[in-house]
Amino acid sequence: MIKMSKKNETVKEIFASCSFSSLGLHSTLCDQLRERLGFEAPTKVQAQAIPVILSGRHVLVNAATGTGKTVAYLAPIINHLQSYSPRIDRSSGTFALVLVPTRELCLQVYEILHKLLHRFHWIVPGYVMGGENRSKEKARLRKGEDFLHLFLFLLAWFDGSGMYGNVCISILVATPGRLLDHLKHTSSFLHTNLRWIIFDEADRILELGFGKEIEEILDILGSRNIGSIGEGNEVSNVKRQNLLLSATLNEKVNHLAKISLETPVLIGLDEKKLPEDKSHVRFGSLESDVKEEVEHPSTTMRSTTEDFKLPAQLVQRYVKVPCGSRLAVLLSILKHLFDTEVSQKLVVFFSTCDAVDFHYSLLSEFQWSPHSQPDMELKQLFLRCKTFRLHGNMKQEDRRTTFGAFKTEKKALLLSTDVAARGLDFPKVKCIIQYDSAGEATEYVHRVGRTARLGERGDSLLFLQPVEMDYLQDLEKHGVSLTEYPLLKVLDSFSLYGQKPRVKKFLTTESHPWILSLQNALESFIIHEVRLQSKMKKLAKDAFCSWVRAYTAHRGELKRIFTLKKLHLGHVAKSFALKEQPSLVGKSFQKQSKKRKRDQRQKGQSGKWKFPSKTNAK
Ligand SMILES: Nc1ncnc2c1ncn2[C@@H]1O[C@H](COP(=O)(O)OP(=O)(O)OP(=O)(O)O)[C@@H](O)[C@H]1O
Repeated sequence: MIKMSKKNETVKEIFASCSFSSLGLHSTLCDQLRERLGFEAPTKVQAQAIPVILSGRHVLVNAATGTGKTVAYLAPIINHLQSYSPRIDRSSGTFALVLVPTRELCLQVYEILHKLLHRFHWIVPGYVMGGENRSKEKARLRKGEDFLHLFLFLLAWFDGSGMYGNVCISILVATPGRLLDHLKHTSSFLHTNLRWIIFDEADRILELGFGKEIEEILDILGSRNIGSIGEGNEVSNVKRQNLLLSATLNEKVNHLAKISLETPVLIGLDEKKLPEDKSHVRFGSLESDVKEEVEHPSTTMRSTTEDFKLPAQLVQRYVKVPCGSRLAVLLSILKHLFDTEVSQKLVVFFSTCDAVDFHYSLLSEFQWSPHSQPDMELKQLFLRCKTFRLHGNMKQEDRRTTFGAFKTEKKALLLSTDVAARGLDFPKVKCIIQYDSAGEATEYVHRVGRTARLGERGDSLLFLQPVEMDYLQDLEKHGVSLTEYPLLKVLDSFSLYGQKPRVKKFLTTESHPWILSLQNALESFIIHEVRLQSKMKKLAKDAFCSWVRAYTAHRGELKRIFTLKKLHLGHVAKSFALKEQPSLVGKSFQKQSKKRKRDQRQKGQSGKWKFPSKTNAK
């Protein structure tokens, strides 16, 4: 009964008490929302945003993770496009551009779009993103997207209503780099009728160092409010409507808002977030650090110490773990969670690709049976669950497979870098573990936002070392408060060699018999695993080196909290199951340094607005 009323309360908090059709959406689109996506009623953010976007105003949306922002912008755009009379022509080119920070988010938005357009076959969805074949994309931009649409267009060809060869993508989802590439080099990419530009996860696009690309894109498309418009651009007469969305907004979004939005409506941003002196606002350029004064009060929010919007039903905890026991504690907590919950689905975030690879291989191979005596050979896989990994150094095909597979699994573990932190909607994720801290509070918010979506319950757990405890205060400043995870209670619940260890009161984590035995088993696994022929040792060493570099890359105030000098590198090595600290001047470390510099050069990165120089942190 209590459970029921709690659920009702959450439903009330998330959903609006109106229908999609009452917001002004066409009945066929409402049917699509219900039949294809299972959406009966709009969420609150959808109820607020849809009528405003339908009215043609520019909009800045700031709403918690998992509250339905995607459909909040897709539905009104589709509504407009389906209503055009005569129907939009296949040679009219692209009408809407959705810019997203990652490839997975690109695919996700495209999939939703695809479902919503099922009955509007003359509106063609499409995507372009890094990692895909450029020439195939060029063809898609010219001809349009998938087989269903192809089939319908061929039908149209046969009924004499149009030219298949001229079909273009009407709504295009893209990552910024690849979009800019096509804008510059794909002559058949027609955008003279472009009406909408949407920045989904706007702050992340800028954090990733795409500021310059975004300014260039706006210039080429002639969609910039202030400043010059680039030479030789096709500037259309179509009235533009731009939308910016994220659960977290920052200074850089201020600037993007100013150059791309005209007297926008703010959704989810209260007056408190506007500066007191509303007449003159300072902000920085997307690409340079130059400050300029511009009068444009309604698009600015105070950034650094605002409260973030987190799902109310999310239970946030931290666990304080000494460095040398981190790995054993992580494995113990994972075991506990998978043993106690049949349909457990969780995501663990790491700071680097190498760390993901190491932990993935370890969890896939590590055998240990705490029930049999150490000298007996009755070993079994320590963690019995499907494990996936996701990071930016993986092949695009593997990223796509993982993304699809983890979505459909009921019981599974995903090890990931921040590539999965933004916007991804994996159904039924129950818990998020931040094994390596995200650093920036915004990223903390987006990582935990992969659970507790749309009113569902969810847990999050942040690993902190004793020397990092001040980070909790940093999160507090943004209204994020965490309670402590009962680690010792969980460790006490394991039985070792057939019996529960007799645990003395006030025992520390690192001297707990369970942790000592597990740590021993992990270290011997790394050294003695003959079958894997030193693969594990290499993975551990590489992960150690990347981790150290990532740790030193924290910026600003966070540098004070995450200071390498405060750590014992021997203990850090233990957290990769290494008995000894690998050399930081060895080949692998130098190779990584070179790779990082090369990556930065390729991206033209330098200066303050760039992506943090975390090695391998994609
Ligand atoms: N009106 C609705 N009715 C039922 N489910 C919905 C509705 N709107 C969205 N959802 C579902 O809610 C989940 C979250 O939606 P979405 O991914 O758009 O959230 P978001 O606010 O963009 O999150 P994030 O900030 O993490 O990107 C998705 O699974 C989506 O299918």
